[in-house]
Parts: sequence; C-alpha cells; structure tokens
Amino acid sequence: MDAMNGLEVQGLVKRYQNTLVVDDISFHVAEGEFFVLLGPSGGGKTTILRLISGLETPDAGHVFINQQDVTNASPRQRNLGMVFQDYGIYPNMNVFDNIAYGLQARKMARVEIEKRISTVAEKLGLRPFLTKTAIDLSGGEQQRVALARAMVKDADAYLFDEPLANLDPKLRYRARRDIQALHQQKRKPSIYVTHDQSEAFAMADRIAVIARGHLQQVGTPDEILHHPANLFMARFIGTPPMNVLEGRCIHGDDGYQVEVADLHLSLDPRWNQVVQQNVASVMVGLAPTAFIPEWELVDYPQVTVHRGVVEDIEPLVGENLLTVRLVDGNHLRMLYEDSGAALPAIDQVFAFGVDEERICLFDISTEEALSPQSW
Ligand SMILES: Nc1ncnc2c1ncn2[C@@H]1O[C@H](COP(=O)(O)OP(=O)(O)OP(=O)(O)O)[C@@H](O)[C@H]1O
Repeated sequence: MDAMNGLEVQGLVKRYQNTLVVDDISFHVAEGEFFVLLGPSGGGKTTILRLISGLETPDAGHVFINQQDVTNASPRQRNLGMVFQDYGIYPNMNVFDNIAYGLQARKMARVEIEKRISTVAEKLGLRPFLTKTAIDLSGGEQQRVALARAMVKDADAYLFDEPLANLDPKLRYRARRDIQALHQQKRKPSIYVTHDQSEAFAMADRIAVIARGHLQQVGTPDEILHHPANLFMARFIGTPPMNVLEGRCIHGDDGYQVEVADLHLSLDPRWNQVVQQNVASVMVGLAPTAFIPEWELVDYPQVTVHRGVVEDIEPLVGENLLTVRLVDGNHLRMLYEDSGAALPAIDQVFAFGVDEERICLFDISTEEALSPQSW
C-alpha cells in the first residue's frame, strides 16, 4: 500500500516473549494533526510510540515518515522530537546543555543554538534556570526542559508519552498549553499518549483508542463519544461511561421498539433494516446524558415517561449522578446538570424520559455497533 505524507504506521505487530502486545495496528497522522493514543494501562500505547521512535523493532509492519520507510532506521535517523514521562534529562548537565544536546549532536552552529535556546527559554519561562544543574529542578521545571528540547528541533513529527503524568493539576494545565503552543508553531504530526480521557478530549484532533494491543476505534472526540464502534468503547469512554443493557427488539403498533427491562423505547425508522436483519436480542447503549429528568418532563409532553427507583445520588462538580434501579434489578446511571431543582430522595420512585435519538445498539455476539441507515 502507498504511504501518505505525515506519519503512518501499517500493520505494526510486536511480541514480547510469546505475548502479543501490539496486534496489527495501522493509522495515519496528517501534517499538523494532533493525534492522541488513549487507552487503559498496559494496552500497548507506549510500545507503539517506541516502535515509531525506533527504540523497538516491530515483528511485522512498517513505519513511514513523509512516505519514507523508516522501519529499520535508527532513532537518530528518524528526526523526531520526543517528550517522555520520565523526561530523559541528563541529571548532572545544566539546563542549557540538556536543551542543546540534540542540536550539538547534529553539529549546529553555536550562535544558532544560542539563538534557539534563548527563544524557547523565554517562551517556557526557563531563562532563570539555564545555568542550573537539571537534578536541582522541580518535576514541573524538568518537564519544561524536556519540552524545550523537543521545541528547539525542527523535527518531522513529535511524540509525547504521558508527559504530564508527574505534574500537579495546575502545572499540568500550563504544560498542556505549552504543548499545544509547540504543536501550533510546528504544524507537524504529533502523537500524544495518555490514559486520561479528559486530557485526550481537550487536546485531540482525533483519538485512537488502544486496548489489549488492538486499535478499537479512531475518530474525532465527538465520534468517539457519541458513536462508539463496539461494546468495549461504549463501556470505556465517558465518566461515567454508557449504560449497557441487554434488550429485545419487538414490533409494536408504531414500528420497532427495543425493550430494556420494563422500558419500551421507540426506535426511529432508520433502524428498521438493521433490526429486521438481526436477531431479536441486542445490547443497548444509553449515555448517562441521554435522559430527561422528572423536573423537565413538562417541557417534553411527547416523551414517554418511564419509572425507576432512586438508589444513589452522587453530587459532582456542577452535576448530579443518579443511579436508578429498574424492575429487573438492572441500573441506569443518569447525569444531570445541577439546575437547582430539588433532587429526589433515595428509594423514591423517579420518572424520566429517554432521548431516543441517542440509543446505540450493538450486536450481541460480535459486540460491534449496529448502524442505523442515514437518510
Ligand atoms: N520490554 C518489555 N518486555 C516484556 N513485556 C513488555 C515490555 N514492554 C512492555 N511490555 C508489556 O507490554 C504490554 C503493553 O505495555 P505498554 O507500556 O505499551 O502499555 P501502555 O498502554 O503504554 O500502558 P501504560 O499506560 O501503563 O504505560 C504490557 O503488558 C507490558 O507489561
């Protein structure tokens, strides 16, 4: 297959001993695109970055940078800017020399090195630290040194492996802005590894979710959140993630419905073909934000009213998370903005509506999402 400009991986496979850690991963990151690898710990994200950077060699597959096959090139030959979690800083060197290291290795003229470091030190607030020994810096300062080192290079692509993991929340916010500024300035492909969904959603142009060595889904944050490709995605994305319950498709008076416990949810006619082709049982995904609370039902006279019993109420920042028990013992978690309306009491019967436009259906055996017809 032809490779495209930017950064591309095709069919990457990596085994450690007999364990398959990266299983046939392919994606393309365009020039200027900020691409996030998101997934649970141990899923293979770091290994993918190490294969791209040349720190590991794949058992199969290829890495292309601007259409060049660099699969067997050394890390230095790949001309990448890298910021990793442990920063890779030389503890006994001063900050200036740490930043200059890669440039000196490339035999850049001293005046040019000084000019670049002066600019980047100004931008990242590192000027007062340039002559300090790296080991004497705080974690946040060391992180900025690592970022500065990536910034002074004219790399063909930038790789970030959980660079904010060791920072406190306030520093993390600032470092996130610094990384975005670096990306905006360079307009190269950037790949950013994190297991933090809020970080991924705040930063990404597109997100690739990696779990158990597999690429589960690639898409914009919106696609990932609203159109999960499979049950793994439905159960993984969002805080809290979607409610996933088994349902039964039946044909009612007004077209198809899906029954979940005692809820009868009407399916838009766009689902007809899919439902006709599939067996009666499906898995149903309902986002915690897809419910209309009791206190708003008066505004939606058309909406069917369902009932459950409130089992738990968890106040969050500006929101409340209600856990509602259905007759069959299953639960729905519902997220409501804190509107000032009086919340129900525990054990009270709670009336709610469902935004039926937002129903997701999944094949019970393949666990893949079923797609309604788009017309
Ligand atoms: N050098 C190695 N030798 C053996 N197994 C390894 C090696 N490096 C990684 N692994 C294993 O490969 C799997 C994937 O690890 P990897 O670090 O790529 O995951 P990750 O998604 O980046 O996780 P985290 O977010 O925790 O860093 C893990 O099970 C890990 O234990």
